[in-house]
Amino acid sequence: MNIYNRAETWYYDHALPHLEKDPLKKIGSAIAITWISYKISTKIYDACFGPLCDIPGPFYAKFFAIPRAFTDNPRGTSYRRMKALHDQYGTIVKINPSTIAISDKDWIKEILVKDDLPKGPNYGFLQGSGNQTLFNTRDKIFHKQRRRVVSPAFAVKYLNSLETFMDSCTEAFINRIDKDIENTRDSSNGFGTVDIWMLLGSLALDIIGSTAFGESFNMVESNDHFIPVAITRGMRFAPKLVLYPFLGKLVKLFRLNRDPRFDKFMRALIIKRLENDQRRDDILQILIDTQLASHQEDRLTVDAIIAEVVLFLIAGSETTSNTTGFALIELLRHTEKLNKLQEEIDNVPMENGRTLHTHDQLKHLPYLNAVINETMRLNTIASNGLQRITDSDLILGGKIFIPKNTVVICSLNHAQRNPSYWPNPEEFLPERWLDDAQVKPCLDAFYPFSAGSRNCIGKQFALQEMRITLATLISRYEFRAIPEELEAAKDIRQFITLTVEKNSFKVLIKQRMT
Ligand code: HEM
Repeated sequence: MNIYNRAETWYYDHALPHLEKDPLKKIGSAIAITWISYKISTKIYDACFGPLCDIPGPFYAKFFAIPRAFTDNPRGTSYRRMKALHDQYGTIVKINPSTIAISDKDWIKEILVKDDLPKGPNYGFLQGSGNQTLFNTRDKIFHKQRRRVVSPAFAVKYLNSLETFMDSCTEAFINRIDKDIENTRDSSNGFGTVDIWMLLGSLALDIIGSTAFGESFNMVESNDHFIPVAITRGMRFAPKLVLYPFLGKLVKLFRLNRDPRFDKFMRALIIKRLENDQRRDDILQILIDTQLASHQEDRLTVDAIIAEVVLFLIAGSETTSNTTGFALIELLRHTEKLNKLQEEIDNVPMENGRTLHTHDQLKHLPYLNAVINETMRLNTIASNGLQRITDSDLILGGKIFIPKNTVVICSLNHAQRNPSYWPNPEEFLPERWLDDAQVKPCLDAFYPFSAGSRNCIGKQFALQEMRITLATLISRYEFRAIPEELEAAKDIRQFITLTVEKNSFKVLIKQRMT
């Protein structure tokens, strides 16, 4: 007798006699019990014989999903659980009946690059306000078209013209650090105390302001421009949209995340540029210039321009500043590597009349790039993994059947710490990236900017900014770690991006004697 027949017999023997004799109620109850029995039996069937039944994972994952609100406790720590699951079950793990996580380098490449699967349902939740953007769209055709239109703003050649904006923001950043040193200087040793995490965040916002919003927000100086303040408030809300998708509908209903001042500001800016024909070689200009495109579908509306620049602010600020912050933290934990980097940068003479190195001088410095790569390997900004969904049945690695509509999470954090790919994976070893390294870095297991059609459009922008910022800090200042701050920085959380839990990291700092 199968499970359905048993449930039915039990129902007629035990439950039915106690119910009222109303025939309609009887029919309703019978339908309900049939439906429940069907659901339970298909769950059991799928768990035991379904296409994903052989994929290892915790027992409960065969039957149901534990809501993220429970697994992400304390908040921002679910990436640790994901890593622990991989450590226990291997490079493929069943997370719930229709979700798997993979960390095998070849499988990740297959999903992101070869099969180029569409983004998973979490990205849909991020469209809370109804705006599809380059980042959150799940529609391949929309994405291809939008990416083609926006790409010129991030072309390597165009980035040269953005360097002057980055430089002037970096100068303001240095002035602020000098002021903070002055105000907090300990007369016995000359060191001042600076919250470098917070200032790096402000610098990154100013750089995006200057390149994508037409002017710096001056966050480094005043820290109170309404645009980044409103958007960072929205960002704090965004992870909740993934945890509690119904909130997305509320946001849509009440348009909670749109500050009216914001639309006014952006529209005025765009109209001023259009009417006065005032050009400025920045990202915003490239988006505005799409108005001149011959094909209607290549012209971005004002709403679309606003949505994309807001996206750049979200995707391009904390990602970059936190990575630079993590690099500094790693270097302060390994001061011999800090000294080595300082020596490399000191050997690059400043060009006449300049106070900052040019990006051309920095972009090929082996140790600087090695420090950045190693930082991103250990502190990958998408530590929770990248979510995709199968749009047809596929055979992963030529041997594992994955049915259509399976959510696949590419676990970058595990791939980038897997001892089969990286000797001494938990150690910060920039040396592994140098030409003379005995074991070459496993580039196929390194995805800090993702890969495939949905890779990071801002990769070169971010690298340029990080090289300039890190080289400037290391060549100008002497650093000393504050032990309690280093200890606190071990608590790393994944919200929209990876961050230290306190969102602050203070260092002792003074100008170098050169
Ligand atoms: C260290 C800094 C950065 C890191 C590690 C990083 C990482 C990533 C990753 C992993 C993705 C793929 C996300 C996914 O598939 O869910 C992505 C996408 C994206 N990033 Fe970045 N990012 C950085 C900086 C930037 C900057 C500076 C910008 C813009 C100014 C930017 C704009 C974007 C955009 C627009 C996308 C979506 C691209 C698409 O789907 O076509 N990112 N980034």
